[in-house]
Amino acid sequence: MADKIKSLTVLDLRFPTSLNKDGSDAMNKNPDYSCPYLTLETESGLKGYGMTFTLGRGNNIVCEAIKLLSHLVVGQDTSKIFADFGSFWRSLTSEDQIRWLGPEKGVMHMAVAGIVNALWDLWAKKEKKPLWKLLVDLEPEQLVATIDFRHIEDCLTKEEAIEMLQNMKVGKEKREQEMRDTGFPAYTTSCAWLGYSEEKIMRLCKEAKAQGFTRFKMKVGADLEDDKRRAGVLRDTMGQDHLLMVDANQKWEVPQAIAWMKELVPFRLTWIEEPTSPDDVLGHLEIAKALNPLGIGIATGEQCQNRIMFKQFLKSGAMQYCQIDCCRMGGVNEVLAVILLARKFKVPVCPHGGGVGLCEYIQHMSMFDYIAVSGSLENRMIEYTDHLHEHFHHPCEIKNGCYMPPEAPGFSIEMKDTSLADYEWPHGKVWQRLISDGIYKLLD
Ligand SMILES: C[C@H](O)[C@@H](O)CC(=O)C(=O)O
Ligand SMILES: [Mg+2]
Repeated sequence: MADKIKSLTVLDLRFPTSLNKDGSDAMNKNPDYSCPYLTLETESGLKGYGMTFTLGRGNNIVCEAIKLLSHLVVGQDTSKIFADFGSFWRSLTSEDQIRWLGPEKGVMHMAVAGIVNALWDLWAKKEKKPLWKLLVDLEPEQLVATIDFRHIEDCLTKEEAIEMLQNMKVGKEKREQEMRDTGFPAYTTSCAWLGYSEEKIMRLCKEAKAQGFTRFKMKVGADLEDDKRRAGVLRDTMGQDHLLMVDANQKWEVPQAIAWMKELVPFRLTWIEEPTSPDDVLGHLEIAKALNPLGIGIATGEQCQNRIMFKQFLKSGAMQYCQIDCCRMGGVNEVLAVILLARKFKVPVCPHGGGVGLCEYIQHMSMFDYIAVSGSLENRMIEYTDHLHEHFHHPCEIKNGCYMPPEAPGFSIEMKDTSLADYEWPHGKVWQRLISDGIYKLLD
């Protein structure tokens, strides 16, 4: 039945996470987790919510980018969009004049993600299913029709993707039940942001262990001696048998990454994440060749711009862990393309969750990946960060160190009205107070 989109509204939401150094790393020392938050409403009154993630200032630019695209969305019939979502997605990334700003990268692509994710929220609500279940239940042909295969068909054709999904129908129900029973393994980054003291790292690590976490990630890259000391503290507190990953957030040159990581080998690290520029495929490959024999894999993807860049990393062997992000690329449709590419190249998908709402989003993608695409939990885990979940109507749920599948219809990203009123920049109650106390300045 026809149901046209009658409005698209967007809010600039920011959270003062930098005050406690939550989310800090070697490149981003004072991040304020932020999101353009958008609402789509249809003529029948159905609402879809979406967001994309930024670190504070600059959020206003992404909000404007979303408004620039809204003429392509408002007035469209949702049933037509969902019947041929791949073509609609391409229309958003191919707007005659705006495409020049990308193509398919940066601010405009983040804007596409916000819109597209709100549409998926709408679709899942229309079907009265959580998003992961909608994805799992789509027929392979329907799912593949949501993906734009332009520039990846040399590695993965539509026909191959359909066959992959068709083959994985075997055992799907069992895997779905397994997710409901025990969930999808998570790791936590929240114990060891770069700006945290050693006492805080120790305390948070003990708390996380008590909640059932056995996998941890630590920020590195500012000072080698500090990294060694912090890794020692974390290793001793978390225990020798558990998994430890580190994340440099693009800080190093290629030879520097190799030399620095060799110094950290005694801490038995599973991966080094973003050792250098996220665009440097050959650099990552060189680092992988040096570190893989030492048991360290390369993880990257949270700032990988699109499916075409992922194709380079996956095909070349430059990436051993594929870190999809639901807002960096053009939303769910493009994430689906990367999940299928990763399966083709046998690289495990370990999504990126360090940001507001990202944990709520990515859990759906990993549930889908396990149940319908990979069928394996080997070397797979979803990042968890313990911040800002209280703002969501349906926050993600962790049990014994695992994400439990969301049950509420939609994409889990709808926020509470009180949070919108408190954190809208710069008029929200919290911001008014921080600005009048002189803690924040109005720079934009
Ligand atoms: C600025 C963000 O907190 C970033 O450090 C997150 C990240 O790299 C991760 O979660 O991984
Ligand atoms: Mg990271």
